[in-house]
Amino acid sequence: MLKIKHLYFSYSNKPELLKDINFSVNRGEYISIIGSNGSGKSTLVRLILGLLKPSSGTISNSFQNMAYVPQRFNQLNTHFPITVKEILNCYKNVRKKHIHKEIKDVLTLLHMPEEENTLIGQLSGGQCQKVFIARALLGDPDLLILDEPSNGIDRQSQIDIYNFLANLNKNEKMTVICVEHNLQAALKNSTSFYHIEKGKGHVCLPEKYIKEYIKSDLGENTENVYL
Ligand SMILES: Nc1ncnc2c1ncn2[C@@H]1O[C@H](COP(=O)(O)OP(=O)(O)OP(=O)(O)O)[C@@H](O)[C@H]1O
Repeated sequence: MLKIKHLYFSYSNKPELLKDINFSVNRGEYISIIGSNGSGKSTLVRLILGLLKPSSGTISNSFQNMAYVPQRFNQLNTHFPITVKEILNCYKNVRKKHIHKEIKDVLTLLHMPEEENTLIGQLSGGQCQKVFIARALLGDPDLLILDEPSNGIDRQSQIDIYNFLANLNKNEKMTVICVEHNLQAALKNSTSFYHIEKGKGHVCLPEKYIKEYIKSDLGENTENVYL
């Protein structure tokens, strides 16, 4: 279980970004963290990962093995001449004893075993994203955290990735936390939403979120909100 209590956070010399965040994630849940741009979703993830320290409050975490899939373009230089297998091998060498799966096996899970010798620059955006998900799975995590996995990728890859995540969650019982702007996918996959706005957060049921927040903006016409 992950439990966040009375968490406050601000970047240095900036106003408080997160104010009294209280939030739990139980094993087997799929939580989508939603909210407008700049509301602090990725910052909350960095706090959960231990990359940032709260100004005050606590984060207790009994998951044994967290893995993180960052926003797609954050760390990818597609001009660098490196193959899929080399990327996964680098990660394997760095993480060593935390690696519990074979490269071939994770690529097969993502339906791309034949791409292991392909240069990263020759992959589509969706395939790149799958490589980073495969990388995260090398450690056989019990908590998988993703930051906007469908950002900037084609629709078919989005469908593949969300089906894959739903399967990991429902059938492999992997706990998932996903920073999300894709409300249709979030609605389909999530057990609950954590909505952050103006520094405050609250847990809500996906259908209730759509009703409360989307309908208040758009009236009854919510059809075009998804994807
Ligand atoms: N390292 C940093 N130093 C100072 N300010 C930062 C830093 N990283 C993010 N911020 C600021 O904190 C705020 C929240 O950023 P964050 O990336 O957490 O938001 P977000 O909700 O994930 O946004 P988006 O949906 O656009 O990805 C933004 O105003 C951002 O500019």
